[in-house]
Amino acid sequence: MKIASVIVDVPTKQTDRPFDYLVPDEWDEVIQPGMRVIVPFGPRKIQGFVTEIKTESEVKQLREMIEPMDLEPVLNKELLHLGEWLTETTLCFKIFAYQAMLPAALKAKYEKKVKLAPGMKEECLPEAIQSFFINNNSLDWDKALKNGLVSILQREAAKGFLEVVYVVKERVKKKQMKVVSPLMSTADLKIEMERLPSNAEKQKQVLHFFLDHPNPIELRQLLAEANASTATVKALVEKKLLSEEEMEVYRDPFEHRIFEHSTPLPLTSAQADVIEPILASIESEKHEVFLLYGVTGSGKTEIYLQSIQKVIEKGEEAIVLVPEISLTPQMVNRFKGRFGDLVAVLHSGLSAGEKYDEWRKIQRKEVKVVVGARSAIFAPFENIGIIIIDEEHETSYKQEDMPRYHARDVAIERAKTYHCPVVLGSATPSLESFARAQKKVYQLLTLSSRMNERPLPSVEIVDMREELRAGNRSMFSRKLFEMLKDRIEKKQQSVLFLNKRGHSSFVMCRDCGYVVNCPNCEISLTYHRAGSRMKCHYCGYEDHIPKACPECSSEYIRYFGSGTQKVEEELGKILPEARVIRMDVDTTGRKGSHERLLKDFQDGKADILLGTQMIAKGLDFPNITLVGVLSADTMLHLPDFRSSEKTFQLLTQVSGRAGRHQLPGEVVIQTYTPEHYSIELAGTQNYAFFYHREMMMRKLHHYPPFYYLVLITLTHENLMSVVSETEKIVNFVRSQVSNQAVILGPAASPIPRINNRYRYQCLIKYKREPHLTRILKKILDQYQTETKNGLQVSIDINPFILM
Ligand SMILES: Nc1ncnc2c1ncn2[C@@H]1O[C@H](COP(=O)(O)OP(=O)(O)OP(=O)(O)O)[C@@H](O)[C@H]1O
Ligand SMILES: [Zn+2]
Ligand SMILES: [Zn+2]
Repeated sequence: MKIASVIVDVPTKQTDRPFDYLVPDEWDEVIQPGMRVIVPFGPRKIQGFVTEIKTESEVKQLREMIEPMDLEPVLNKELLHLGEWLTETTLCFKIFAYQAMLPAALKAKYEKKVKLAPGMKEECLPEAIQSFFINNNSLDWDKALKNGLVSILQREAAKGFLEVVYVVKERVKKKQMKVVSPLMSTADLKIEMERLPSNAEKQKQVLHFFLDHPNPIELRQLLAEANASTATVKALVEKKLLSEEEMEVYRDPFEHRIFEHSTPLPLTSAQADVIEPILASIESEKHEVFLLYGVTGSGKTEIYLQSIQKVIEKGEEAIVLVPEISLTPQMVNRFKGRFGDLVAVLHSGLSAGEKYDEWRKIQRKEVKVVVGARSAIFAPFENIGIIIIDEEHETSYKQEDMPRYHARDVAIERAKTYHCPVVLGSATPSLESFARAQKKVYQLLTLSSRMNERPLPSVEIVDMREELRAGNRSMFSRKLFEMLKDRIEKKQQSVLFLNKRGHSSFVMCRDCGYVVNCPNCEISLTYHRAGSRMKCHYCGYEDHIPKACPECSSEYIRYFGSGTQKVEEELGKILPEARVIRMDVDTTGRKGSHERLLKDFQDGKADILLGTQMIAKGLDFPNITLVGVLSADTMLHLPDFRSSEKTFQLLTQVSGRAGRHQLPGEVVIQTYTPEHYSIELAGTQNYAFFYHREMMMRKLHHYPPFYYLVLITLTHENLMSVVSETEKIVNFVRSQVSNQAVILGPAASPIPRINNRYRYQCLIKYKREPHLTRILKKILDQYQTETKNGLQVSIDINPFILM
């Protein structure tokens, strides 16, 4: 008998290893590594991944697995291996690593049900519960709980009348359609048609249809076109003239869209220079990492497209990652327009079913290119020829829950396996990547000017303190107001950007400054217009907005809303003639609305596009000649050592939306801290200066890329325990690492309490600590097995959020 090693879906320290199971004879031919199976585990039936098939096991008494969940492996050999690497490098449970690689639809859910035991009849049961089991029906556990039936069911189960079963339920079914096809040649079909009795008018009509259209056709369509009924088709199927089959159809999220076909553009000489080494790497199958540093509008996307072209010609596959927020229809169009049906798209706007379908196309090798957000890095290709990460500086490439991986690291790991290049593209590379390029770990490729030498937009920085002194209390500086007016007169378009990150919408008393906080978490409640309520984004706590201030009883309670609404109102007052499209979470919540709003703007249905982060990237509209940033500094003051870098990147990206085509562009940045270097340098769009300046700061304060970071966070309901345990960990780490490492803590996390759990942290900064992984594992071993006392420990290697 074969034996399968299985990683079971029980995420704990003790179960984070393969368990061996016998493969029953009936599944002997079927079970392969990379398949999901159902196995018995203690009294339960659970899901697991087969990682290996073998013939011997050290364990004597093995249990049999129950059944496979897949007909073919969902993880190939390389991905199984990658899962081990993920586990090692991010210190996550193996089961999380494998689950992260699959679309959500494959993360099965279990349902507990109560059924009649075999051979039992409902009459044996007490009358109160009989009705639930008529016709061998089963009763959902949840329903039993709700109806207070558990104890009565338990009694019957003890007598052996009832049993509990676990049903694994896939959330998404493959979408099926019925397809009808002729079972013989046209000539034979014609003979058969003439043999039909003369009163079989309808049947003849259907066969006649197939004489003209001999290809398989969807049943629905056949019924419409041949004006037939299902009964008629059924009769022909019974006569074995036609066949009717269920076929898998893909839900195509872009079904009703026509992609304008594009052909490769002749490259400029600057583009030709940067693509050459990439093509050479593809050609020679030599793994290399390129950092494509190209200013906004320099034609990076065309480099991606033509590199992919080469990969496809070689019969290989390409993965393109873009940040979720810039996975706009415009971006997708550029890939679909060039490679048509060879492109699969994966992003969070798709339903679980649609994502699953896109994933299936990749798994079946029906597409050659996948364009997607972070998790698309796990696309189940087996012949990868290039991996491209656009806007590589984006922090959304780092996943914040287990497995806490960075897509860039995964990309490089996979590319090593496939001996292919990785291209990291950005107009504002992350400090880490640019430093690596300086050290020649990555190969730097530079596009230093815009297409056809079009100038970068000119940027003006406006000091809002001056405005206030001059008596202007509005959120628009005089300069920005004049320019907006000017563009409306010239019939050109403007983009107004409001940085939302940093100040969310909170509720404050105007008299005493009291801000309403969550009672469970040390964080302000967020204002929600719907129902006039306040919500906590961490624990879900909800409440009505108070009529009077709980602190001073004043009635002047004010909502500091998302801001965009307020800007829109104010625009209406000062520029009533302006047509405004507002894009924020409120206006883009419905499916397709994002796309529609952009389309309207593109079609010139508005003068001003007003929005948050979601309009900062990827837009390439010819008529935009003005970009206004309403408040540049909201992000500068976050407790995050990357806040200057993020501010610089964001301002540069938004500015890049202006003047990309014939018309020259202008940018106005409003700020209260014009002297801050990241704002000043964003004004001159000088990445090189910014890089040097910021590197000095990082060196001074021992931050990346000079040092690596590890963040250990402990949480507990009791403040004293969390402090003392963090202290222990700090001491332990200190005793184990070299004196080059800097250990900070114990310190309260920037958000010191979430959901009534206190949070303390220890931050390790280090350059070279060969034993650090072992040390961290030891900490996890100790705390993840000792969960009894309620203490939780999480470790984030190379953290991006220090909260
Ligand atoms: N070789 C070329 N010949 C003519 N036009 C080109 C060429 N390459 C790119 N373009 C055009 O130049 C414009 C800017 O290019 P693209 O959007 O690719 O720049 P980008 O560097 O990706 O910009 P961003 O980082 O700001 O998104 C696009 O409209 C694109 O179609
Ligand atoms: Zn008050
Ligand atoms: Zn809360």
